[in-house]
Amino acid sequence: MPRFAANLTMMFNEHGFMDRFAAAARAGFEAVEYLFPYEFDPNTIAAALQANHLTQALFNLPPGDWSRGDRGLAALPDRKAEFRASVGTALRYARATGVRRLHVMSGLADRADLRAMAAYRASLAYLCEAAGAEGLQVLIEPINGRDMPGYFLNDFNAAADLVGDLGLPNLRLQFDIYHRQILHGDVLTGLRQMMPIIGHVQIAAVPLRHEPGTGELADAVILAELDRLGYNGFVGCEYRPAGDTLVGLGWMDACRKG
Ligand SMILES: O=C(O)[C@@H](O)C(=O)CO
Ligand SMILES: [Mg+2]
Repeated sequence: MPRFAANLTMMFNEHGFMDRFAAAARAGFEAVEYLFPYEFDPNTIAAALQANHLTQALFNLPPGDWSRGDRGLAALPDRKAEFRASVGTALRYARATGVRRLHVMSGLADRADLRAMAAYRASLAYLCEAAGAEGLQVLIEPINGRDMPGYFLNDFNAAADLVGDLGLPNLRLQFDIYHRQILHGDVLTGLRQMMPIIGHVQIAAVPLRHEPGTGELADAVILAELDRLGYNGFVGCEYRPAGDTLVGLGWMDACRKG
């Protein structure tokens, strides 16, 4: 059974963000992830991690102005300066929290737009160099267009081709099982083919994005396959609990029993 990281953006919403660290630790998690830490001081986050003996598994670079519709900056040719500044910000939080992996969101753009693709490739090269100098991996995650209409990186095969084509030593794929199932299905084949370039995995039931084991996929089989494939990273529990977070955690025991 893989090790799990609680996604504090989606889980433990019964508490304010800074109290979710302790809630996750009390529930038995050894690691956490979330989308963005930037509303809080990096040292405050570091202290919460330390006090609760938690590993920071992952977070995202600043995405631009989320409330105005930004969903990342990397593929936006006219936002290059902002993107580069966001790299500096993310690295500051990475140093404080000890995270080893950063997810960079592409933004909303057409993948057939040559300017957007050139900007994306250049952004990834810039980020990978800066992150690589500090020993960090950079992750790109295909996201389905139902949840995020117009998202640039909306195809797992295109993402895998790009990772291969760019050949950047610290660039990896973030394999979110929920997005994979909605975009392509064929989850086990995808994991088997892409495992050499996978840097992080996330899980949620499809289609409602609730607890694993409550949707159309055999999540216990998928988790067992991750073990069989030798995946030794964290699996991010990036789901919205159907009700109370703690009550919903029974899915883990159910998966353990197979
Ligand atoms: O799957 C997701 O939605 C996240 O992993 C993310 O980083 C963007 O929302
Ligand atoms: Mg995800």
